[in-house]
Amino acid sequence: MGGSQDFDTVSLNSQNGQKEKILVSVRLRPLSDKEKSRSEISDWECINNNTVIFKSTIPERAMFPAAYTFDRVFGYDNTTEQVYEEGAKEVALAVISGINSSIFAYGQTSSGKTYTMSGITEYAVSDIYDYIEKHREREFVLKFSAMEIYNEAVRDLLSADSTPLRLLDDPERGTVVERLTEETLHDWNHFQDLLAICEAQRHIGETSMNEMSSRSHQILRLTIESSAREYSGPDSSSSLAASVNFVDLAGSERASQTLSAGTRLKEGCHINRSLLTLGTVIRKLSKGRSGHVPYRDSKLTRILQNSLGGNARTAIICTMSPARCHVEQSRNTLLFANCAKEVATNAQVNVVMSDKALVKQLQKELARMENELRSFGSSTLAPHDSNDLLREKELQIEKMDREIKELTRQRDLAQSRIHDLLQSSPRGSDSGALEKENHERHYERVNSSNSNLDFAENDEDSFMLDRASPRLSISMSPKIGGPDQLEAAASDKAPLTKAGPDHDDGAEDICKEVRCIEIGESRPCIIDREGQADGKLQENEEQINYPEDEIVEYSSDATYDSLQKKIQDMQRTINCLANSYPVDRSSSSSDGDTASITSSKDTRSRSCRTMAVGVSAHPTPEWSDIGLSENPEPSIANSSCDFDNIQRKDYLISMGTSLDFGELEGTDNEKVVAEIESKEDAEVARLKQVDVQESTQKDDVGVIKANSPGWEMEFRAKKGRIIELWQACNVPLQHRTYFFLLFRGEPSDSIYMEVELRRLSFLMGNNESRGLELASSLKALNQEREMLGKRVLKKFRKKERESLYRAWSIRLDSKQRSQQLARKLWTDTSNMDHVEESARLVAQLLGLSESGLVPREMFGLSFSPLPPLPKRSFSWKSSISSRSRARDFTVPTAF
Ligand SMILES: Nc1ncnc2c1ncn2[C@@H]1O[C@H](COP(=O)(O)OP(=O)(O)OP(=O)(O)O)[C@@H](O)[C@H]1O
Repeated sequence: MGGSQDFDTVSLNSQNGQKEKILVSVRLRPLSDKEKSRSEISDWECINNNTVIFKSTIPERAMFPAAYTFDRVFGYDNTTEQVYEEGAKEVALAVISGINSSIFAYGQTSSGKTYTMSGITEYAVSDIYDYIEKHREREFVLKFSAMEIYNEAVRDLLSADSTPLRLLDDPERGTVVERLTEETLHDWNHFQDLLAICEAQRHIGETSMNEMSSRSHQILRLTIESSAREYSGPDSSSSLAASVNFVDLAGSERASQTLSAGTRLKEGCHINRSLLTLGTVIRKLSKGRSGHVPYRDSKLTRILQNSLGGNARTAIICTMSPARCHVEQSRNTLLFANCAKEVATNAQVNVVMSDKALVKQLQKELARMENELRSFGSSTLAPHDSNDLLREKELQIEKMDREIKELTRQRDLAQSRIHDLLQSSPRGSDSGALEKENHERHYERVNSSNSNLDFAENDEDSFMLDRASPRLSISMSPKIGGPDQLEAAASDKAPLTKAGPDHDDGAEDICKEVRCIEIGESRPCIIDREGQADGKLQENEEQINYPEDEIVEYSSDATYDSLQKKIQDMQRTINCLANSYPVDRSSSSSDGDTASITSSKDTRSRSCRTMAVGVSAHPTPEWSDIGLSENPEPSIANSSCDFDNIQRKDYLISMGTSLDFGELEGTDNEKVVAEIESKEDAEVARLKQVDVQESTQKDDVGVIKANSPGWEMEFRAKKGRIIELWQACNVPLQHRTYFFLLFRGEPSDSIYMEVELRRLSFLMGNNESRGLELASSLKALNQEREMLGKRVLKKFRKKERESLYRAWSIRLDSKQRSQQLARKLWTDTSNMDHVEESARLVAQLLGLSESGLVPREMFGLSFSPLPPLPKRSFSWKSSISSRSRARDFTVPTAF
């Protein structure tokens, strides 16, 4: 056993990591006795060690290839030992060197697969044992396992358990058969005992499956682990580990027959799956490794994946029968062998390293890579970086040199311009020098247009040279500061204005700019220089001193139409008063001469205008109307001189306000006022006449009435009557309060009480029906409002409604009770104390106090507690606001 060949040399010299093809051999067995008895003819003949020919002369076979060449061809007279030696030994014994290997027997049934593979397995194991015997310096561990694949079920042939074994995918070892028995071989005899077990197991299967032995695949696996001093040195603790598979495939004819006949479908399919997948894998691998190789399509190809084009050496022995009756199967076997011989494998030595060896090897690898890195860095990076860095620095130096030259040139230019400017400034109006500078500036701008610093230079030029620019004036003023420089700036304006239209604008701008600066700082200098602008400056200053809102209000009110209308109203009132009150003016005036009358007319124009505007346009007279007169500061003395007119005017205003004439049409207002005025004037004239007739010895009406014993009673009577008429005419309590508090029975009160009485009587007569109508409407409105309030209250929840109602009723109660009390007292003329108390109560409700009331003498000016008259027109606004606030306190008619 073992032959004469020195397989030590073969195994140790086996290729490692090199591509090699599957070793393919064909064995042609002799005709069996049974075939000879049927007079079978052999159509195949091995003409040499590598070629087998089909020698049949049958015409229909003429198209078949005549010769097939393989690695080795074994004929009738070749023994199994020869087949092993030449067709399997080298591959099988590679396992000793740590290389996986597989020996396949492929062929149709009864072609001699088992016959051949049994011999090869025994020869290989025998040789392995011989090798181990010869190499005692190495340690070997042999493990043996056996499995059978039938109907895609893997069965352990060394186990009595026939349960199919599962296939597991191991990242390092590939596909692993789970729970596969792996017997460690002790010696040759032990191996023989295990083979006997496998034979028995397979026979059990054959017996039970009724001549189906050829339909199963048998794999005997011998795994050898050995030390590997030859590869890693004497200090290494590494070992080699590899397996050799002896594969006896099922009959290949079954696949094609089952496929073609369609019988025994399930079994055939399973058989076909492994065989067909094997054929597909071999065919694909024979064409190269392009595309997907379906290793996983069958259990056989999964288990033998490494042996089929992977990390293994492979030998395939294709067995064939020479009988003519098997010619088709033989031909298919040869076709398969032709494909298999093209399949390349990539066998490697499988070194199993210990942890210590692994660390040592990794350290060596790391040191090697570090050395490579250092050598690469020192040889490539340093010169490249230094050259680039040097070039970059040189470029920077060149750029900086250019910038230094440019900056030096600009510095010299700026210094020259500053020098020229300082020399030309005292000359003031030296237009020639300035024009020269402008030309220079233009020339320099053109010359420096290509400079990288154009913007900075131009900007600097603007600052240093552009005297026509307003910016220069503003910028230079605070810098120059002194009067000399200001004069120079002002004097420079003359030549600049001659430079052209553009410069005209610049001159205008410089005037504005300088003016704005000088208004707050050195105004006398500019006023002296710009005499024509002096007046404008003063006007501007006046406008600046006025508040902006005042100006807006003035301009908005002083439209042409409104002013025209006011002038017409004023003129109409002047005419009216001039014709209607000659007696009144003469009686109230202290001197009574024409000059006084004329003066009164002049002064009255303002009052009449105010009255007309106040009655017709504004329910409450605005102080702005008064303030719009020519003199914005009306004095108390002036008002006193025109007291009668003012008194009458404002009284009418108050009545107009109180009677809500503003609610009537404008034309109606004017008519009513005109009627009131005419009736009033007539009544005053009549009273004067009566007084003159009845009291020839009396100096004036007031004294006579004051001295009269019946005056006090008459005063009380008139006051009661007036109160009744106030109530009837629904005159606001504010008016009543002022009237009541200011008139206390003095003689001069008589005429005004009479006027009040006549006025109220007239109003009663003319507006009684309208007043009643308004009162009725007002009452209805109040009732409606009350109803609406109740409806609103109903919408609230009960609790909220009650809370709100309580707050509302409390507030209403206090106010309404006060109002009702005041109204009752006002109407109770039998008790003047009650009336007086009521007046004070109303004054309290209105927020008035006696100290806030205007003096009695000022009664004619207003019935409202006016603030002091504005001293300046800009205070109109605040005056109006105070007035509006006072007006807001006017008690509504519903009160
Ligand atoms: N080279 C050979 N020389 C002499 N006899 C052989 C040879 N090859 C095979 N035989 C004989 O042929 C018969 C069939 O052989 P074998 O059982 O090995 O075929 P097989 O291919 O394994 O068939 P199956 O696929 O059915 O298992 C056996 O009796 C065997 O002894």
